[in-house]
Amino acid sequence: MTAMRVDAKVVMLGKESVGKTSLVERYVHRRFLVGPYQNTIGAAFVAKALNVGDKVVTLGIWDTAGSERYEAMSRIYYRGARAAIVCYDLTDSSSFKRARFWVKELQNCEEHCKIYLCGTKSDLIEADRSVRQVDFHDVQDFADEIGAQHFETSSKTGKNVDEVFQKVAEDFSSCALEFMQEEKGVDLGQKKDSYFDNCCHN
Ligand SMILES: Nc1nc2c(ncn2[C@@H]2O[C@H](COP(=O)(O)OP(=O)(O)OP(=O)(O)O)[C@@H](O)[C@H]2O)c(=O)[nH]1
Repeated sequence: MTAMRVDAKVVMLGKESVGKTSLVERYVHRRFLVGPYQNTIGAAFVAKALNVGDKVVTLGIWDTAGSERYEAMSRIYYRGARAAIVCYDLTDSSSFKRARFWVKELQNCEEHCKIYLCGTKSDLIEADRSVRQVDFHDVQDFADEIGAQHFETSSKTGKNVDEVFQKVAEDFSSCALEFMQEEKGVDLGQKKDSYFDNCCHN
């Protein structure tokens, strides 16, 4: 078996049951698991390669457990992450409060980690608008304030799921290019790959 080399570490954070595992399942395995909810214990890892222009970027995705019981453990998993997908459930206002907690943590401890806010379960809102508890514009204002990207997704229908991970990979990729352009006298033709490899690594 060949080991997959990971370019960028991505961590999933958010209150329990917001749908972190479902988001990863939908993205990586193109499925939505129905049946009794099983909480994540500790964390789970999966690697996924995707195309950005003519490059292949491999994301190493850590899906953490949302239960506060595992909070200390989640801190281990976000260490060195280049992207954090901070999830909240659009039908649960307390989950957005928890998302703000994780944002603060990342701002204090992982300054190079880019933050993506992800409001989950948008299919429930589409079925019944009255169940929405987190206002789109409030989150967008917060996202603008912290310089984050903001998505509303559904792992059930697949809405916006690919877009979140694609944006993470594109941002990682352009960070690598910026890094190359800052270097003086670099022959991009020859050095492109090795610079890409070195940028944004843990
Ligand atoms: N309708 C709907 N339900 C969802 C969606 N995403 C997740 N769920 C449901 O929400 C529950 C929790 O989903 P998980 O993906 O296990 O949540 P989690 O954030 O990984 O939970 P922890 O492992 O406890 O941190 C499950 O019953 C899912 O089926 C979605 O997009 N739409």
